[in-house]
Amino acid sequence: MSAIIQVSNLSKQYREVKAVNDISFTVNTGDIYGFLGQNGAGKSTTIRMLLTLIEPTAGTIELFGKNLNSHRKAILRQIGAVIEKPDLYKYLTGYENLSLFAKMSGVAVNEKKLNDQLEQVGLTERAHSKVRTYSQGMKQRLGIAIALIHDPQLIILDEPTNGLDPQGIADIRNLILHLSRHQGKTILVSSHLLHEIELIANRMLIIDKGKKIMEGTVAALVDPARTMVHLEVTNPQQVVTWLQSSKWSANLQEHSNNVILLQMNKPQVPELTADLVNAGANIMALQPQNSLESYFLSLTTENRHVDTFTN
Ligand SMILES: Nc1ncnc2c1ncn2[C@@H]1O[C@H](COP(=O)(O)OP(=O)(O)OP(=O)(O)O)[C@@H](O)[C@H]1O
Repeated sequence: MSAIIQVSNLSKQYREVKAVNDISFTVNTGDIYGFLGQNGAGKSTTIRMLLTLIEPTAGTIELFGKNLNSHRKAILRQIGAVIEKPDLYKYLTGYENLSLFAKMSGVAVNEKKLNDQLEQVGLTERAHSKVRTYSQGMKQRLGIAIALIHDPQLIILDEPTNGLDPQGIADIRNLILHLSRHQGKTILVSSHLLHEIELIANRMLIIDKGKKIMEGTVAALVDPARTMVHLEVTNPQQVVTWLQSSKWSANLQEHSNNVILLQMNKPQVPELTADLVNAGANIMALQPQNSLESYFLSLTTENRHVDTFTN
């Protein structure tokens, strides 16, 4: 398993706004990597930096094991991206659009390749209809077909289901899964909906107000037997130091000023509580969060930042 995207300490400052604040993450070959955050969290800014559309203020990006700055052209050739509503020629057909974009990007395609590509995104039946008659979901899928025409290894999709109806959302979801399972593509997909990411991704990163909140396998993060304990204490420094040297160190996720997050199996919570009391923690609140949904909501509705432990 090798890293396709390796982002280290990436930041982007727009005048007074720190849109991305010191985030690091790794996307491995074959991942469907979910990039989750509320509106304004910094997802698009990060994606734009990955595509060299904007320059980072700090940090490094490696793609396919190479530094993005020094190998820009070669790297971008291996990426297909849809980051806004695709800019399509609405008086041309889907087939004609695809053919035109292939020519513009210098990709040699024949009729079979174009038809295969349209079939892959489920547009065979409407291939020769004008794009102005397409639904939003069909336009989005045509945009993905265009992004795939040069057979990239890595696909980056920024909020691909935004503004789609439930059927359109399901179509995109199935397409992403198909591209991963049957074409072996590595996919980075952003969304503000936890549910969407949960359904397709194997790993995910949650960001909020530019900061990394957590990263992990979706299976571990959404496992119903697991819980995220939200602990508030008046002596956080002492408690964090103790936790780091205790048997709970591997359970530590993050801490902010006086809030500490620990992930564990639900039956372990009473034992943790007893250990904390014995260790002198002044507990204000200890709340096991039931699902990642409530955890995600609690994180993103609170106006706070957290640091991430690596464990
Ligand atoms: N060009 C810009 N100039 C100034 N501030 C910007 C610019 N682009 C983005 N921002 C700010 O940076 C922050 C992150 O924005 P970003 O678009 O990356 O978030 P996002 O997670 O993609 O959310 P959304 O889905 O709403 O686009 C926001 O506060 C946004 O207002």
